[in-house]
Amino acid sequence: MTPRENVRNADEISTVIRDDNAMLGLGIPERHDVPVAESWAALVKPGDENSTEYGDMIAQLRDFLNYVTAARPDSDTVAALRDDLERWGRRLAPMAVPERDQMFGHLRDLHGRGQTMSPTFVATEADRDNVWGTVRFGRYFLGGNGAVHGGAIPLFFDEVLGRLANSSGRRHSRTAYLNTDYRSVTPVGVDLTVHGWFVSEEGRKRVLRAELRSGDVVCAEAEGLFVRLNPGQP
Ligand SMILES: CCCCCCCCCC(=O)SCCNC(=O)CCNC(=O)[C@H](O)C(C)(C)COP(=O)(O)OP(=O)(O)OC[C@H]1O[C@@H](n2cnc3c(N)ncnc32)[C@H](O)[C@@H]1OP(=O)(O)O
Repeated sequence: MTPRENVRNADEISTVIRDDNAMLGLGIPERHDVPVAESWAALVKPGDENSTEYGDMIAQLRDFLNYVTAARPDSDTVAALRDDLERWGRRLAPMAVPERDQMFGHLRDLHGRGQTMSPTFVATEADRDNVWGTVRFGRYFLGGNGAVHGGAIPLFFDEVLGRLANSSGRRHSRTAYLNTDYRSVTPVGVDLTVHGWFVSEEGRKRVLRAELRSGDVVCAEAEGLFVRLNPGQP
């Protein structure tokens, strides 16, 4: 059987994907329909007309990374995938644009802002100094024994707190420190709740904290200092 003959029709694939989601701990898809409070939404720039299409592609890429992580593919499949990836690389390479024009990570009207570095944070409620939401770390973020990789957690906290620190008309700041406490194992493939909030804002210094919970269990906590940039600072 050739690798291509392994490919099933789209309906069958999506049924398998749905059935496998729980087992694989797949990330939740990008969502476009969750209302967020004014201060969080204030970060949203006018929607790029390709946002939804691009967001859907990124959601597929997230799922793909989870499947790659979970699979133990035969050698024909590995070779076919390598060839496909090489073809896609060659197709995309001439489309490179300067940073300011790239779409990856710049689509602020999408939960997860159209990137795959960290799992999709779905903001469900926010005010000037707080944001609440959910996240699920897919299999791609596995460290070991069902636990999320210890490096993926601060990355996620930076994502949430960095955005909150710069919300509600505040001038841009950068992370000066971000301390993470791992209180208990963060499980892969489980819906987790997130709360991020301002502790203080004095001069250029903004101290924020965040908490990641699985049910009532605190998995991890973070405190970050975000320093407002002076004019001309990169
Ligand atoms: C929609 C988009 C969503 C995006 C989400 C993702 C957000 C991601 C955000 C990031 O990750 S930014 C990338 C990671 N961070 C960096 O690359 C920052 C690198 N460091 C710097 O650029 C500078 O060190 C920094 C701008 C943070 C501060 O340098 P400055 O020269 O402007 O400030 P200065 O050193 O004078 O410090 C200002 C105050 O902060 C304090 N401070 C600075 N760094 C500190 C530190 N590490 N610990 C404690 N205090 C610190 C410092 O003591 C001082 O306090 P006082 O005013 O009370 O004297």
